Amino acid sequence: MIESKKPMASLGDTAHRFKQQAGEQAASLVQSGMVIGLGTGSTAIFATRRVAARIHSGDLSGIVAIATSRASETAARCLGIPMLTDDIPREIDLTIDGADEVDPAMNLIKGGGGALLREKIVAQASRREIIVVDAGKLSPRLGTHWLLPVEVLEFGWRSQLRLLESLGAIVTPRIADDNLYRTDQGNIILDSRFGPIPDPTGLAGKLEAHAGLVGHGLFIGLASDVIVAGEAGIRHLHRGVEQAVD
Ligand SMILES: O=C[C@H](O)[C@H](O)[C@H](O)COP(=O)(O)O
Repeated sequence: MIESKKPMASLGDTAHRFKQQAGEQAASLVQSGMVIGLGTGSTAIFATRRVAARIHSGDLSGIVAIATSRASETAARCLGIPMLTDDIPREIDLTIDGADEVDPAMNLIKGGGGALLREKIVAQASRREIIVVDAGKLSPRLGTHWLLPVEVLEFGWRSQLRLLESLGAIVTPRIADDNLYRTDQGNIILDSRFGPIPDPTGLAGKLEAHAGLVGHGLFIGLASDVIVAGEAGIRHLHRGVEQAVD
């Protein structure tokens, strides 16, 4: 079990250092010949950079990667990581991704950066989904600190907004540059404040039952590993079991 230690706000500037530590620790788990998934966000990028450095130093060979967003793909290509395009030809050995909130059962809220749908596709195709976070992301219950992003088609999007409200959320359409934010798929994000979610699995099921609701940021049972860095050092849990960290 991972226990919440500190609220996100109290981490301040040190969060950046912890993100780096978590991301780089995860990159050490990549082995030559692997197909890897590259996550999205300010924590996963540290893993991507370290993987690129290991490739260029000759420490890793035969790596091919798939990105969880256009932004990650651009970054990885710039770093010289060999990339797959839009297909996942076989099971992904290992994916390293960030999260916005992690509960004690290693369930997650993701999608603060809008990449939730591709991230979930890649996570579901991965043998290992390694989540890298600073300690401020730990939460006793999903929804305590973070909004739940819900990706919806533009067609009929207000009906999805009403559905979310009927489930108890305060809903705000995400805005970018004074317009509705668009995901990599051209869809809309409805940021939904549920507060602490008593039954994330039940809520996920209700959301998935609705046409037009393309994805949501609840990642239930998808993380095989969580690597968390904080004042107490780096911890690594693999399927709930504490692992040694170098
Ligand atoms: O859509 C974005 C992703 O789910 C990110 O992995 C998540 O928001 C965490 O991002 P960061 O590491 O920048 O806090």
